[in-house]
Amino acid sequence: MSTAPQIVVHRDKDLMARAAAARLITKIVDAQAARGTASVVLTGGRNGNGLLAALAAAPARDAVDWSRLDLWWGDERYLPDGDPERNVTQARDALLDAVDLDPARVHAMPAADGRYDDADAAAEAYAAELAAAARPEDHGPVPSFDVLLLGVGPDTHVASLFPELPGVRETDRTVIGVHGAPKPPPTRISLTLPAIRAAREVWLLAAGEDKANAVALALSGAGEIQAPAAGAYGRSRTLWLLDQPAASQLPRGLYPPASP
Ligand SMILES: O=C(O)[C@H](O)[C@@H](O)[C@H](O)[C@H](O)COP(=O)(O)O
Repeated sequence: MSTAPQIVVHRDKDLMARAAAARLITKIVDAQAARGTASVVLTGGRNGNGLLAALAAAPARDAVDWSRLDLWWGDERYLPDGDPERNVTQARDALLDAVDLDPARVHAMPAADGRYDDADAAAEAYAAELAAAARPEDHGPVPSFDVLLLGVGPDTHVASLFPELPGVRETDRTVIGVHGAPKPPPTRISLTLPAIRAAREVWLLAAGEDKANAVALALSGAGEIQAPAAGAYGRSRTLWLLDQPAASQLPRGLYPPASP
């Protein structure tokens, strides 16, 4: 069931990244206090990496027990290991190399290094890794991630699920190979909407004027096939973290909220 999205608008993208980093630290610390561990799904793109860089610089960053954090990815560019365009490479540069993670808990998506025949086979392997990490109480083949982060594209794509392409219509598989993606590189691996919706909380990040139409469309009742971001919601919370330019086309009443 979909939860009504909450919208938080920050003055600019730097403040948005710092506030999201502070929010994520609190969330991880709370999850670790409640359950011993926490799990976060990372996204590619400038806003996701901006959040990680802000986290690296945050004074409270060492409140997190990094060794008890599971990291997963919402999507990956299917390129060789170490390629600077890979989301995991960018995440390592922004944050991961600077904190004391348990390598066994860093679940990068497979690289195009010949281990699998193609992105589809690599996606299947990642689906199996997710399924192995799911527990009976998770009610499905994906763990109940504490927070799943998503950047939003100007065409409303999230992860590597693009409007009208087959990936956004997937209802069975949790991870898919993506071919012919309009955002380069064309070959990718992505969680599907059902896998995204297994998360307790989904946080969507968008900054800049070029995202304003996409944000307004996804939050105004568009269908998920036309606007994949509209289909990205968490089981207990869906949070849109925006800067003012990205929020500038939101219909009145959505933001600021209508007064009682
Ligand atoms: O691998 C990727 O490119 C993504 O994960 C993609 O879905 C990204 O998050 C959006 O395109 C937003 O990117 P920006 O934050 O750079 O606009």
